[in-house]
Amino acid sequence: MSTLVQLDGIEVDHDGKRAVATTDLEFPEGSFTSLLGPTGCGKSTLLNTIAGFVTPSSGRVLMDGAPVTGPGPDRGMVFQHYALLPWFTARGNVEFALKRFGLPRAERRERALESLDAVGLADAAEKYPTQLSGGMRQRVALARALAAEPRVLLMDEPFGALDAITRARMQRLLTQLWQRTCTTVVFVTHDVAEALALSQRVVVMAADPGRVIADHRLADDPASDRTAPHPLHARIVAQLGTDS
Ligand SMILES: Nc1ncnc2c1ncn2[C@@H]1O[C@H](COP(=O)(O)OP(=O)(O)OP(=O)(O)O)[C@@H](O)[C@H]1O
Repeated sequence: MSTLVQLDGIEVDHDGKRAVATTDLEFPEGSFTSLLGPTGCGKSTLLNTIAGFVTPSSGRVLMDGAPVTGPGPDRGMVFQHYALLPWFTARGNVEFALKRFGLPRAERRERALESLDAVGLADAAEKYPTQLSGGMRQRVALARALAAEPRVLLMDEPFGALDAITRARMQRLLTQLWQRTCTTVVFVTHDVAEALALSQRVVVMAADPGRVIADHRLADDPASDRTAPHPLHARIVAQLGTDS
C-alpha cells in the first residue's frame, strides 16, 4: 500500500509549550490506524495537524507527497460532539457541508441522501438534530464527512459520548463503511479494546510532551472475534500505565 499521509518530523507547540515532540508517522492508503493515549498526549493535536487546522512548528504533513497548508476536502473530520447545525435537518446538515465544494444543488442533495442511506438514516433525512438520538446524530456527522468522499477520515473520539450498545453498533457500521469505501481512517480513542477491535494498527502515545511510544501492526483485518480479549490488550494497557 502506498503512503497517503506522512508526518515528516513534525513538532507542535501550543502557546509556547511543546504539545507534540518530533513525530514521524506514515499512513498507507486504505489503512485504519488508531491513536491511543492518556489525556493531553496530543492525539487531537496530531489529528488537527493532519486536518490542516493546526500548523506544525516544524516538520511537514504531506498528503500524497504534497505539503498540507490548510484544511481541504480530501480530509474529513468527525468530532465527539457531532457539531451539527440545529436549524438544518439531517439532509440539510450534509448538504450545507458540501456547499463549499461548489457542487450544484441537485448533486448536493443526491450525495446527501446517498450518504445518509449508507449510515442507515434514509428515513430520518428530514428530521432535525433535536429529534435524533445521540447515535443517530453521530451517524449524520459521519454521513456529512463521507459525503465529500474524503481520502482520509479523521475521527476524534467519535463514539466517546455514546452508550455501550450504540457504540458497538457504530463500531460495526464504521468497519463496514471502511471495508466498502477503502477510505484511510485515523481514529482517536482512549479505549484500548475499541482501538484493537477496529484497527489494523494501534499507535500508542504518552504525554509531557506528547509523543509516540509504540506502534503495533495488527492483522490486516479488524479482529473478528470481539468476545475474547485481544492478545495485545494487556501489553498496551501496561504501556499506557508505565509511560503516561
Ligand atoms: N488550542 C490549544 N491551545 C493551547 N494548548 C492546547 C491547545 N490544544 C491542545 N493544547 C494542549 O496541548 C496538549 C495536547 O492536547 P490534545 O488535546 O492534543 O491531547 P489529547 O491527547 O487529544 O487529549 P484528550 O484525550 O483529553 O482529548 C495538552 O497539554 C493541551 O492542554
